[in-house]
Amino acid sequence: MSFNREVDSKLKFKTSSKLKISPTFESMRLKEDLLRGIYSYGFEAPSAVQSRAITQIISGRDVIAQAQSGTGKTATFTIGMLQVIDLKSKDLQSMVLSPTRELAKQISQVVSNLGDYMNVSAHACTGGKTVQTDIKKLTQGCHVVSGTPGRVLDMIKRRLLNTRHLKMLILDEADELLSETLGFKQQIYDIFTKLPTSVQVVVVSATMNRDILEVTKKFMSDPVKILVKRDEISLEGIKQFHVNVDREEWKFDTLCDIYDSLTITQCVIFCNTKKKVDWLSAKLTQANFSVVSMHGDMKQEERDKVMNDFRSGNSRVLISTDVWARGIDVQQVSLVVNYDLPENLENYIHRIGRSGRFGRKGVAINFITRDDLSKLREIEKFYSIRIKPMPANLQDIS
Ligand SMILES: Nc1ncnc2c1ncn2[C@@H]1O[C@H](COP(=O)(O)OP(=O)(O)OP(=O)(O)O)[C@@H](O)[C@H]1O
Repeated sequence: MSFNREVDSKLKFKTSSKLKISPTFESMRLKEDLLRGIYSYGFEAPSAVQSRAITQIISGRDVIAQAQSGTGKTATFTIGMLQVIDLKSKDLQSMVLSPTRELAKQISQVVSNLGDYMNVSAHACTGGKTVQTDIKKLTQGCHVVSGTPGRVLDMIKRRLLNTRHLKMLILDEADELLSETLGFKQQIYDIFTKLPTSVQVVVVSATMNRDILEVTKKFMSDPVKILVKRDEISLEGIKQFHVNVDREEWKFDTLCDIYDSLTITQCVIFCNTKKKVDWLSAKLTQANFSVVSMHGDMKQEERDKVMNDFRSGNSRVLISTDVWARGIDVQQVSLVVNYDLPENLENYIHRIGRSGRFGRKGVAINFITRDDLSKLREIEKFYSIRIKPMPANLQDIS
């Protein structure tokens, strides 16, 4: 997962051949009340990944589904799981794991929304909240749990989360959950030991690499694979630029210069450390710019407040770390600034994918110091893209 990773030329993993494509939601033969939920949520037709993966999930096979950011992977696994859940039973039947609390909560919300007419009960089981809420909800019974690995494992160990009737496990942002660098991998393995051996496994992400696909062999059997080639991962709709700032000290003035363009809709600015997020938001606030910030060392109530304000459009410029890089869906975000270039190649794609959701236009601006130049070239090479210099007038970008 480093910038020095050897370019993987011998990709052994191919998309499964002869996959059935369902051009409409009707053609997937979904339950009536699920179909109603889909339409009243505003969806008209399935996206590419939805038209390929939903019926595979429903068929009961293990599935690996990769698709570009913002193309509807959440609804893919949600519709698949809602179709197979038995609502007559109160048992926990499906579990989604994801790397951040905010993402787990967002997924639980999507499950409730799409399952609105089905009376489905979903619970977000995440750290940062008292366990009392979990205990209450889990003892009342719920069909779906969307959680972060640490809290879910804790609940299973305390025998408060009963996995006996679990039919489906979904790993969202799977490459992050299974990476060596974060602490999730062991927790995921531990959770697996507590699940029925027959559990169906679905893994999902915009980025997958050979090592991760190799790891999935440990807990998946003969999965259907829907993969995206590396030179097709970057979305055409997201225009990508760089600004040569030469030295770190010059980034701040550059950001102030473009601030007016940031507030046209909504914008996310990424820094690589929590300390830098704090520093930058304090410095911008001092200079009378209106910004909010969020990172993993903040209290959960504060994180929730920032999320609510940003989702409602009350705040327009958010500064964050990679806690915001993956999965978070705020359709109005049209601009992403990498104040610092990300530490790994995958998160470049995830960060810029916070804009340009579901076919919308987006812009990504990368601040490049002299030292960053080689990293920028590596990103370009890895994804076969060109990250051009930013035009003098940002408004000219169309
Ligand atoms: N079929 C559809 N029709 C219209 N909008 C859709 C459809 N499917 C998904 N969307 C919307 O597209 C947006 C992006 O979807 P989603 O968050 O599931 O993307 P994703 O592929 O999981 O992205 P990421 O890689 O960032 O996790 C959401 O706002 C969702 O409601």
